[in-house]
Amino acid sequence: MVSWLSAEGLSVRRGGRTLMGPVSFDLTGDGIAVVMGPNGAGKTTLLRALHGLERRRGDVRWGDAGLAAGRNQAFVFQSPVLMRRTVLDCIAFPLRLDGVARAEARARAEVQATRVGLRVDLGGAVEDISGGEKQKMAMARALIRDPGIMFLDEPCANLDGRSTCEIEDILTQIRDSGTRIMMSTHDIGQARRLAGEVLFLHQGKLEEQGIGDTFFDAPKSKAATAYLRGDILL
Ligand SMILES: Nc1ncnc2c1ncn2[C@@H]1O[C@H](COP(=O)(O)OP(=O)(O)OP(=O)(O)O)[C@@H](O)[C@H]1O
Repeated sequence: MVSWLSAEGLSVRRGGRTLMGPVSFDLTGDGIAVVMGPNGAGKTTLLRALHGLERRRGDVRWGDAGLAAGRNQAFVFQSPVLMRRTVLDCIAFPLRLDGVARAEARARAEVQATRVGLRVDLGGAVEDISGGEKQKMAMARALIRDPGIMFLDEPCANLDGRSTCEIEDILTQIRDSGTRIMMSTHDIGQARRLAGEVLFLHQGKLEEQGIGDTFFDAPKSKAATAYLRGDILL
């Protein structure tokens, strides 16, 4: 199968210390790739390195969904980056950076707001909306340039059950529309519901790569087995 993203010997070092890696993997499925692992395992660092936010060593290769095909990639942070703007202008911002005229950018932002089911006053201040709606807004903003790949770092951290459910629905819709998704989560239930492929990290290393149900039902590594059982891994 053709890989849409692969890494070979990818690592990130800071201050003489290796924060993550070296890791090597190939993502080939058409589902969501979920990065799992305990605190400090390197999930955020891996996503940031792939997106180009960290100085990295090793090779990253983009396949049909990524940069090689001229598609852009978007990143949704754990806490959405807010600007002193209206919700609509926040969503439209990447298009304005691209030089798209304000009226067109706003019209396209409205389409994305509807797509993610934002139920807020789009002309209101972004600071005033709830955590779940902020996360949806961040996803709308990430989607507006029609990315080939979307990275999300713990998109449902600190959200209640209802908002989590809504975000998961949006993620499956995005997946079905053809954008590849790679995301991290601490929530094993969420990983089970969403994952097509799993990368399980522990202490900065890739302990195991698996396919959805097979990984959850029969993990191969000791660390993943213990993690899925609920044991604390240091
Ligand atoms: N800015 C930083 N400076 C130095 N070390 C860092 C920095 N950010 C992360 N680290 C270290 O890098 C390693 C990987 O951290 P990372 O945040 O990627 O893990 P994580 O799996 O995302 O953890 P969590 O689940 O807690 O978010 C950890 O040992 C962490 O302490």
